[in-house]
Amino acid sequence: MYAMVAPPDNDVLWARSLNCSLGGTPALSGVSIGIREGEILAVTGPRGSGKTTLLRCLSGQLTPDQGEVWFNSSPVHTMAPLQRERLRREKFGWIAPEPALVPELTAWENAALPLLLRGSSQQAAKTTAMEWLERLDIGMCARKRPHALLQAQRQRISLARALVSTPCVLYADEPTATLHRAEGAQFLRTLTTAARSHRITVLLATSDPEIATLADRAVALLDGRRVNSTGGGANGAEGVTACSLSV
Ligand SMILES: Nc1ncnc2c1ncn2[C@@H]1O[C@H](COP(=O)(O)OP(=O)(O)OP(=O)(O)O)[C@@H](O)[C@H]1O
Repeated sequence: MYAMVAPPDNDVLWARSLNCSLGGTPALSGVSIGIREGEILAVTGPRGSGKTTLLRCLSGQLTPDQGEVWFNSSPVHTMAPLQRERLRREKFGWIAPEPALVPELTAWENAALPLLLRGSSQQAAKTTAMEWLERLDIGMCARKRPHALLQAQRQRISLARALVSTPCVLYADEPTATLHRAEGAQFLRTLTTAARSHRITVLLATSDPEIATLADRAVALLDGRRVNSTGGGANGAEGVTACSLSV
C-alpha cells in the first residue's frame, strides 16, 4: 500500500519519485528533490538530461506519470488544472531561454502584464513594473518596444515580468542560453541578487557547471535520473556577498 507522506516543513518545494515520459521517452525516472525556502538551487546536466521536464513538473505545468509534487503543504500532483494554473499565476515566476515578449507592447507594458492579468490598476501595475525595471538596470528601456532592444535587455525585461508579482519561486530554465558569456554572467548576478534580497526561491536549470557555482547548491541529472551533485556556490558564499548588494 502506498502511503502519502507530507513534505518536510522547511522545504518550499518537495518532490518524490517523479516519473515522466514525453512522447514515449522517459524524461524523468524516480527523481526526488527538496528545495528550501529562499534557496538558489541549480539543476545541472547535459542537454536532454531532464532539467526542463523537472522544472515543468515542479511548477505544475506538467503532471508526472507517477510521483508527488508538494508546494508548501499543497499537493500539486493532485490539483485540478484550474487550481494549478492559479498556483502558477500567483506563486511562481518563469523565465525561459528565449525572451518571449509581446512585440507590440513597450518594455514596461510587457513587465506589467502579470499584474494587469491579476486585475491591478494600470497605474499600480506601471509603478511596480517601472520599479523592477530600475532594479534590474533597464529603467532607460521602459518605453521602448522589444525590436529596439538588445537581446540581453530583452531577457532582463522577461526577468522583470517574472519577478513583478514577487513570486515565491522563480523557475529559470537556461536563462542565459541566448546571451554572450559576459552578458550572461551579469544577468545571473542580477537575478541571484534580486532573488536573495526579496527571499525568492530559485530553481536554475543549466548545462554550464560554472553557472551552477552561483547557486547555494546543485543537483545533477543524467538521462532523467539524479546523479551525484557537482557542487554549487561554496556553501552559499556567493549568496552572502550578493545579499549585501541592494537590488
Ligand atoms: N515534447 C517532447 N516530446 C518528446 N520527447 C521530449 C519532449 N520534450 C523533451 N523530450 C525528451 O525528454 C528528455 C528530457 O528533455 P528535457 O528538455 O527535459 O531535458 P533538458 O535537460 O532540459 O535538455 P535541454 O537543455 O536540451 O532543454 C530528452 O530525451 C528529450 O529529448
